[in-house]
Amino acid sequence: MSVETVARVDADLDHVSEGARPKKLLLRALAGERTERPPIWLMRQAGRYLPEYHGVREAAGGMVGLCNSPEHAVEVTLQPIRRFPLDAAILFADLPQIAAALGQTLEYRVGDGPVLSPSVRSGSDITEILSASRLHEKLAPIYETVRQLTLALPEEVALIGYAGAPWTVATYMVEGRGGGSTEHAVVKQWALSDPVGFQPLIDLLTGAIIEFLDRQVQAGAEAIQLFESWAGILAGPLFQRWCVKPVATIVAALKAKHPGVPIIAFPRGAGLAYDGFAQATGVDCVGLDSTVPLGWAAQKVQRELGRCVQGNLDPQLLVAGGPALHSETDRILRSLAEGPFVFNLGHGIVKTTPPEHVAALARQVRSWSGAQ
Ligand SMILES: Cc1c2[nH]c(c1CCC(=O)O)Cc1[nH]c(c(CCC(=O)O)c1C)Cc1[nH]c(c(CCC(=O)O)c1C)Cc1[nH]c(c(C)c1CCC(=O)O)C2
Repeated sequence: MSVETVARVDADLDHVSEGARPKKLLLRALAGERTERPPIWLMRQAGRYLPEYHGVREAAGGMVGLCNSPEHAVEVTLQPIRRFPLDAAILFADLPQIAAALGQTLEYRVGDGPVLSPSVRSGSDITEILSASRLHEKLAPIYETVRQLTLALPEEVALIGYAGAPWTVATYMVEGRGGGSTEHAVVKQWALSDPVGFQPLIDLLTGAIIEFLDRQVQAGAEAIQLFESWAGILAGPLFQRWCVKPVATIVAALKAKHPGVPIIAFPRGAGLAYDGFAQATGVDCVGLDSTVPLGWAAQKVQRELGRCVQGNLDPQLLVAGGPALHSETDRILRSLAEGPFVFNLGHGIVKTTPPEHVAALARQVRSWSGAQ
């Protein structure tokens, strides 16, 4: 363990010793500790693959209603915790809600995911469509969900708050469309050809995300995940300017206010830039997508930087189940559980996942006791 890691662990233990409870497994791993077994949670662990989710979504009047109703959002956050022995819950909300709080209209269309309108395409759109003046009023139901979850969760389960990182949120705000937009031609053209005009959008989002996450922590979130789901469509100086720099600004601001709250970032598709991203942003843990080679991540991030990694089972293996799931889970554990590690997927659970495969995975990770 590096000197820096030891110092971070000490600082964190100081912070937690106030309430004499033993520290939760997830928080120990994020602090850089190699734990007796890795904690496990899964991106998108709440949602459509669980039959009990659908009724609550309907009762709330759809996805927008669900995210804005603390009572229903708490219920769907707890559903996977009741079924599976997971070490963390993630706040149920959705990534484009911050864009709606800034002034766009958010709808969910079947087959297209979240749709934001009107699209933000120019400097005048930024000033005419967007304003942070009602940010907290619009996001208040999310803070209330966090507050209620702190009371409802079992004692050993950690609560993760989250936000999209500025670049990823901007892609939705500019493209307008959700799941259907794969080329990201419009947002890339703007960022590439008019960086000075695009910068105010990233700056507005960076400030709003800092405030959003600060309020989630004040309401009781114990760790934060920043989703940079579209990191992989930028390279070189563009990756530095639009992903690394804004995330580093957010991490520095949150660390100044809440030094004991660990931050995970998930720069999906960052490839060989993963370790540089971890170093330059100062995050406590990086979420690895399924393509990241395990030995490389263990060497570069766990050993050389002394940081925690999270990941990275292919979500399709969780659909497949059986021996394929078992042996790949074992390979990930053998490769990464020698250092600080949080077991997770390499991207979100897909809706065709059989819940019994999630149960089998959680059992396997929980029974891990080192290389056999
Ligand atoms: C990019 C992104 C979004 N949302 C999110 C991301 C980052 C992670 C990633 O890269 O997948 C993050 C997210 N979205 C949701 C959560 C809730 C908590 C959890 O993980 O359990 C979280 C953490 C709920 C959701 N977000 C969404 C659903 C499905 C809504 C429904 O019930 O119809 C849920 C449960 C919809 C959504 N929301 C988004 C898309 C692209 C879609 C459509 C694709 C899809 O349907 O899976 C935006």
